[in-house]
Amino acid sequence: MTRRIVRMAGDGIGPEIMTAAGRVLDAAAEKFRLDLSFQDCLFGGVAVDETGTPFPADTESACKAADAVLLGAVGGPQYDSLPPEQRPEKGLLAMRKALGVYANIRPVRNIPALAGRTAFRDGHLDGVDIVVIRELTGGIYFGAKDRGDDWATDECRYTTSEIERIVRRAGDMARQRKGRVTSVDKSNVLMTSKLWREVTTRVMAEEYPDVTLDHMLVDAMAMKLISSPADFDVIVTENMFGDILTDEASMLVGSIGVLPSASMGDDGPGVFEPIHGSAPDIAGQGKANPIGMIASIAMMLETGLGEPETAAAITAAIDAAIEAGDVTGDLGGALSTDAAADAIARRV
Ligand SMILES: NC(=O)c1ccc[n+]([C@@H]2O[C@H](COP(=O)([O-])OP(=O)(O)OC[C@H]3O[C@@H](n4cnc5c(N)ncnc54)[C@H](O)[C@@H]3O)[C@@H](O)[C@H]2O)c1
Ligand SMILES: CC(C)[C@H](C(=O)O)[C@@H](O)C(=O)O
Ligand SMILES: [Mg+2]
Repeated sequence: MTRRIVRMAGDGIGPEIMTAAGRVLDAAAEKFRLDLSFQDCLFGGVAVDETGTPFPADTESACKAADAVLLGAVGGPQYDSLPPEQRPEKGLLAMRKALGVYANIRPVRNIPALAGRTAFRDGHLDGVDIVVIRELTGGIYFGAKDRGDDWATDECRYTTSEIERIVRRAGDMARQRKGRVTSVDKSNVLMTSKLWREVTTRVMAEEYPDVTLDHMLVDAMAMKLISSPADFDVIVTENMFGDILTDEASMLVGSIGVLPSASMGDDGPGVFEPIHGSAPDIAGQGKANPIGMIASIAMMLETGLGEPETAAAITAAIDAAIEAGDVTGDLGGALSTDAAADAIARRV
């Protein structure tokens, strides 16, 4: 059976990492005899340039008909002054909403060969293995926005059912791991966080009594993630906190260029993308690390397409290339984006 994959390379380094990572997927598909078809779709700033809108209707229908969606990154300074509705980032949010991918899964695991590249002392990162489950289709990103001459508002709204379903994702994930969930909120100030904590406590007690639940305020979490990162297993949190904490968590690994993500709904295709952005400061220079994109492909194979063996082979190839120092400059290596991807492709 042919699996249909929509590729949206996007802007900045997006096309560079998508092309390079594609060669790893080609190598893996050949070795494991996967039958994949690809459709490249316009998305983000490049879609604004060509069609006037960041998430064209054709792209939306292609995504909905696909088995999985691969995304590079969108955005760039040339689009920053566009009206809000036309910004590439608006297209990203519209795409997540249209596909109903409310659970953004962002794994962060210590890679021993990279520990020396981080800002942490020897041994501090031993045992770090975290999965952040970020709520992706609600909260302040999607609330009403308004602007007057000398004021602006962004509404933050969560419903009980939005919180219940993401907490269940965290509970399910913890059961496959060390059985611990840390829920992050700001319930000492925000009404949405009070609801978040109430609902999380109830769902976990009623449905996941075997999983240990802790609550932590987001400011303390920002600190603990650095001071004691090995203490965490599954972290579940709202949209904006999850965005910020995962960029922070990338420093536990060594570069934001290595962290992947999977965005899943209850049905329909998942969206697989690195957590970083379009990196305009290095775009077009062959410097971008392709590992976040390649690891997102591994997540697609495992979580989206049910091919765990192929996913494991790609993950092992990433680890081997890192171990050998066959990496880009952000990880202390000397390879270009293409060469770093090829170093992984030949190890699959
Ligand atoms: N999912 C997405 O498409 C997404 C995510 C984040 C930001 N953005 C957009 O990207 C644009 C740039 O945002 P930003 O600069 O704040 O964040 P960014 O993640 O693009 O870059 C932050 C820093 O990390 C570096 N970096 C990022 N990815 C890298 C990689 N693969 N290899 C090596 N270094 C890498 C960049 O060079 C930069 O110094 C903005 O328009 C933003 O809205 C898009
Ligand atoms: C570009 C932006 C809208 C996006 C987000 O905040 O979700 C990005 O930072 C991410 O992490 O995917
Ligand atoms: Mg982000």
